[in-house]
Amino acid sequence: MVKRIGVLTSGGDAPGMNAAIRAVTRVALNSGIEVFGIYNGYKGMVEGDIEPLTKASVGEIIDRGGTILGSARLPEFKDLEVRTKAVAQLQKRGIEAIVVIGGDGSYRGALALTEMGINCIGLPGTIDNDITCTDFTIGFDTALNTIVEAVDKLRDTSSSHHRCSIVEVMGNRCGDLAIYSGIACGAEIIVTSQTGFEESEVLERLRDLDLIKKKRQAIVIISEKITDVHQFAKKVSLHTGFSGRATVLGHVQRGGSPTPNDRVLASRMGEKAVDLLMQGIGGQCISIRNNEIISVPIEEALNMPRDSRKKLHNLFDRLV
Ligand SMILES: Nc1ncnc2c1ncn2[C@@H]1O[C@H](COP(=O)(O)OP(=O)(O)O)[C@@H](O)[C@H]1O
Ligand SMILES: O=P(O)(O)OC[C@H]1O[C@](O)(COP(=O)(O)O)[C@@H](O)[C@@H]1O
Ligand SMILES: [Mg+2]
Repeated sequence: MVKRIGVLTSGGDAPGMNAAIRAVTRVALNSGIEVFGIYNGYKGMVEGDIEPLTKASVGEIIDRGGTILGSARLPEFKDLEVRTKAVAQLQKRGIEAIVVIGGDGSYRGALALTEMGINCIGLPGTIDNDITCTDFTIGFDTALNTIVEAVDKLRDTSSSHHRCSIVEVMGNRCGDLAIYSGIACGAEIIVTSQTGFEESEVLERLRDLDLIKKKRQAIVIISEKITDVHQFAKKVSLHTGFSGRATVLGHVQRGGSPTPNDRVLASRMGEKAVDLLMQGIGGQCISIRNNEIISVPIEEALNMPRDSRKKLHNLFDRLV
C-alpha cells in the first residue's frame, strides 16, 4: 500500500482549500500514511519546496480562507522536461502519489503526472464551479455568499438614489456565480456567456423597468469577460432613467472564511481522495453528484460538455 503521499493547491485559490488539506492530511495519517505538503502548486514540486505535514500543522485552519500551502500558476508544467524534474523531486523523498486541489488546468497537470507513474487524484478547488463532472466545487458556496452579501448592500444604496447597479462577478467562462447570485439576490437582469449580451436590448429592458414598472432601482449581474462594465454604466446613465454605477467585485470573491457547506464538502472529498490512493488508484477526480461523493476519470471529466443552466435561467425569468 502507498506509504507517502503529497498534497498541493494549484491555480486560483478558493475558500475551503485548507479544509481539504486538513482532511487529506488527517485521514492519511490516521491510516498510517505519511503526508507531505508541496508549496505553491506545481512550482514547489519542481523546486522541491516540500515539507512533512502533521496533524498539528493542519490544526486551526478549517475556518481559514486561502491556502496555507500557497498556490501558483506554472505554465511550463506542460513541458515534459519540467515535469520530469518534478517527478525526480518526489522520488527523492519517496512520495508515490499526490492529491491535487485545483481547477481544470490543475487537473491536466495531475493527469500528465499520473501518466508518468505518480498516481494523482484531483479535488475541485475553484470558486468558478466550472468543473463539469461535479455539481459543486469547493469554494463556490463561499464566493456565492460573498456576492450575495455585497449585492444586498448595493441594492440598499441603489434604491435610495434611483440607480442601476451593474455588478461584475467572477467565473471565468462559467456563468454559475452570476445565475445563482442573480436568483439569490432577486436581480433584475443577469448576463452570462449563456444569455449573450445585446447592449441595446439590456438598455431597453432597463428603460422599461424605470418607466413602465416604476422600479426604484435595478441590479444587473454580469459575468466577467463579457463587456466593460464601467463603459456600460455610462450608457445606462445616458440612455435610461437610472443613473448607472458599476461595481467589479474582483478578488474579494476569492477570500473569506469558508461556509460550513464548503468545509464539509472539502472534508468529504479529501477523505475519498485518500481512500482511492490507498487502493492504488490514480488519474481520477472527485465529484459530488446528488449528494454522493464519487470519482470520475480526469480525462472524462475534462471532456464532459457543460450542463446547460437553462432551467435556472427559466426560473430566473419567471421570478422577475
Ligand atoms: N495541459 C497541462 N499540462 C500540465 N499542466 C498544466 C496544464 N494546464 C495547466 N497546467 C498546470 O496547472 C496550473 C493551474 O492551471 P490554471 O488553469 O491556471 O488554474 P486552475 O487549475 O484553477 O484551472 C497551471 O499553471 C499549470 O501549472
Ligand atoms: O487571480 P487571477 O490571476 O487574477 O485570475 C482570475 C481568475 O481566477 C478565478 O478567480 C478562479 O479561476 P481558477 O480557479 O480556474 O484559477 C476566475 O474566476 C478568474 O477569472
Ligand atoms: Mg480553471
